[in-house]
Amino acid sequence: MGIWRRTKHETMTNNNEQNQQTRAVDFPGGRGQSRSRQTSLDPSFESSCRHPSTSSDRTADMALSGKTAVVTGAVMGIGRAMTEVLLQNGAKVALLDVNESEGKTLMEALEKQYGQGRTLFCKADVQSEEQFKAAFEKTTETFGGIDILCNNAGILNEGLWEKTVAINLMGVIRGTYLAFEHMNKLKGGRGGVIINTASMAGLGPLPSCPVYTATKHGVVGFTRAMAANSALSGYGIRVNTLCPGFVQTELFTEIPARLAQHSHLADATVQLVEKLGTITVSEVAQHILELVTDETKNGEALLVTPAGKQYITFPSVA
Ligand SMILES: NC(=O)C1=CN([C@@H]2O[C@H](COP(=O)(O)OP(=O)(O)OC[C@H]3O[C@@H](n4cnc5c(N)ncnc54)[C@H](O)[C@@H]3O)[C@@H](O)[C@H]2O)C=CC1
Ligand SMILES: CCCCC/C=C\C=C\C(=O)C/C=C\C/C=C\CCCC(=O)O
Repeated sequence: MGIWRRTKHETMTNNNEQNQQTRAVDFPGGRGQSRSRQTSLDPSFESSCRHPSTSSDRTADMALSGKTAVVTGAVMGIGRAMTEVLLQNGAKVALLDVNESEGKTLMEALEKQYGQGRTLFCKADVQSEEQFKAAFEKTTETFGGIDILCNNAGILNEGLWEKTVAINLMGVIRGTYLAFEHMNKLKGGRGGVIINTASMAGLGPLPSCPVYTATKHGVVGFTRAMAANSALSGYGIRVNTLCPGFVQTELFTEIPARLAQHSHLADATVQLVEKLGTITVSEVAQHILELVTDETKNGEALLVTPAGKQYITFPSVA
């Protein structure tokens, strides 16, 4: 069964726009509508950040030249592919992850590929306010500000359900609030855009993973509320969510253990994966570019599946 295979170290190089359809769809049953800051760091954290001393000017005319992005869960899977898309389009990228050894190795490889001074690795657990905050401050100190945040770090483990909530939902809330402090135009920031990685499970149920489903529904709701909040408040910050279907990453390993008390639904989950199909990390990651660069996109939930991409419309409750 192909879906059980490991895809660690998959290389992401495909940044070409694919021939995919975009359409607005009703969901579910609704109608269409579609500073910089200098602060001293905790020395113990400083030692967890690695960045080069020189910079490259190869990016002058690219869509994201002059922009700085932060990506959480950047070392593997979708986050790593997002990092490459951002680099390919001229941004500088701070990679935040708990995996320090692979993070440093990846940063060295990216510096060789995309030029010196384009990346920064910070060991940071999105469950830790202190580590997350220090990583933002180090990024601002290094690159002069933050324009883009990809809240992407996530786990799938129904046994560790409190940790799943802490990372998948609380980590996204924490990152978003920190980014608002840095980007808010009313507080001296230069505005920006936040992309929260939810899931197709943020739009409909994945029966074997009720807590995971809850966290992703939470990410979609939080994103839409913060987008409206920011627009009403004049903060100059857009917030969107990306909702991928099944993507071949580490989450596809050790499935029965991840399902815990729901492991009797493993076969049904496999059948669902076979029915819906899978996409690659680069097929998902390319879609952040539109959400980042299109100033009209705020509060969007973009579903990406083997069938293409769809901007979701929700029932109007007002
Ligand atoms: N793989 C899939 O089928 C889908 C995944 N997603 C979501 O995409 C996001 C990325 O998932 P994948 O790339 O598949 O996972 P992955 O397991 O391949 O990569 C996750 C990365 O996040 C890091 N990470 C884990 N916990 C962390 C923490 N507390 N703080 C900082 N970094 C942490 C890991 O070290 C790893 O580098 C997640 O939010 C996941 O829920 C959404 C839809 C489908
Ligand atoms: C432990 C399950 C392992 C297999 C899946 C691994 C990762 C999945 C990550 C997701 O975020 C799930 C992505 C897509 C499916 C979500 C919902 C399906 C809804 C189907 C429907 O509407 O009928």
